[in-house]
Amino acid sequence: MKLALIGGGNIGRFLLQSINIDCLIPNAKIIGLHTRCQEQAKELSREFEAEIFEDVESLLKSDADLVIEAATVEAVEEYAASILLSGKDLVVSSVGALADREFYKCLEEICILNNTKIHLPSGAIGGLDVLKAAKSIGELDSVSIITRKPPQALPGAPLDGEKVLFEGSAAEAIRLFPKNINVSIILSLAGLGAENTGVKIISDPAARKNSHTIEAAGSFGKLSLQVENDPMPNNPKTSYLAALSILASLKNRDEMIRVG
Ligand SMILES: NC(=O)C1=CN([C@@H]2O[C@H](COP(=O)(O)OP(=O)(O)OC[C@H]3O[C@@H](n4cnc5c(N)ncnc54)[C@H](O)[C@@H]3O)[C@@H](O)[C@H]2O)C=CC1
Ligand SMILES: O=C([O-])CC(=O)C(=O)O
Repeated sequence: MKLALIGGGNIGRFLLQSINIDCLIPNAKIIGLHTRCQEQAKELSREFEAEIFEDVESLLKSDADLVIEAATVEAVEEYAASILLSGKDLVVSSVGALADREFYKCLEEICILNNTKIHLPSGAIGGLDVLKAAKSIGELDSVSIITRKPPQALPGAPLDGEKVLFEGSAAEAIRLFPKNINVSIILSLAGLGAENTGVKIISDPAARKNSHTIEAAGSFGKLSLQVENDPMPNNPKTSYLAALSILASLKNRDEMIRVG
């Protein structure tokens, strides 16, 4: 499988190492990357033997079968449609882009017409299987997430003392914190939608992990799940599990017997 990458930050570098050097996905290679910073692109290209795509048009012309986005919500908004129209599948890290129902529906239409697929990894959380099963007969009543991170991982957070930075819907949360609360949108997509998923974001100077606490209830019973994530070494905003979940998505794609 030939892969192309958009974004050369924490997740991008981790994927290049895991796929091109450690060979964790059988028969897969990241053949090239596009990233905003040219210096970063050159360094990664040398280190991991991947081509540099100077723009997305050259990435689209390449013979990659699948594109992995590990950049930003805006990058998904800008490039997702043309990637799918070019016949390539897409794995999205910045799932916050899909909070917009119109955009979601537009990408879904393109996938149907072009026989392409979008894969949305579970990111820095879990429990999506429970929500999907519970909602299959429409009996999921409530879903919420409380995210607690150190202030260095959150924009505008005070360094002294715990503070609730946000309380409201996932739709509003991702508008205000597009780099920090993608988890609320994957949760919304598995469950009750972005308007009906509750989010609380807490900045906590005592926190050493990025923790996400999910509560859900419905006719199935109740779900209570806490993930205590170690951050990526070079970016406290991003949990290591988010990067691992992309590898898991790529593996799922090829599995003949699928769990969950
Ligand atoms: N779904 C989830 O649970 C999680 C999602 N994320 C999201 O994943 C994405 C990547 O995370 P990190 O690697 O930690 O971020 P990062 O900030 O370390 O790296 C982002 C990279 O994207 C590049 N970039 C930005 N805009 C671009 C554009 N328009 N075109 C091409 N390249 C562009 C930057 O130059 C940089 O190389 C972020 O949007 C982050 O919010 C992060 C953690 C969890
Ligand atoms: O990595 C995390 O813990 C969550 C995160 O940044 C996001 O959802 O955007």
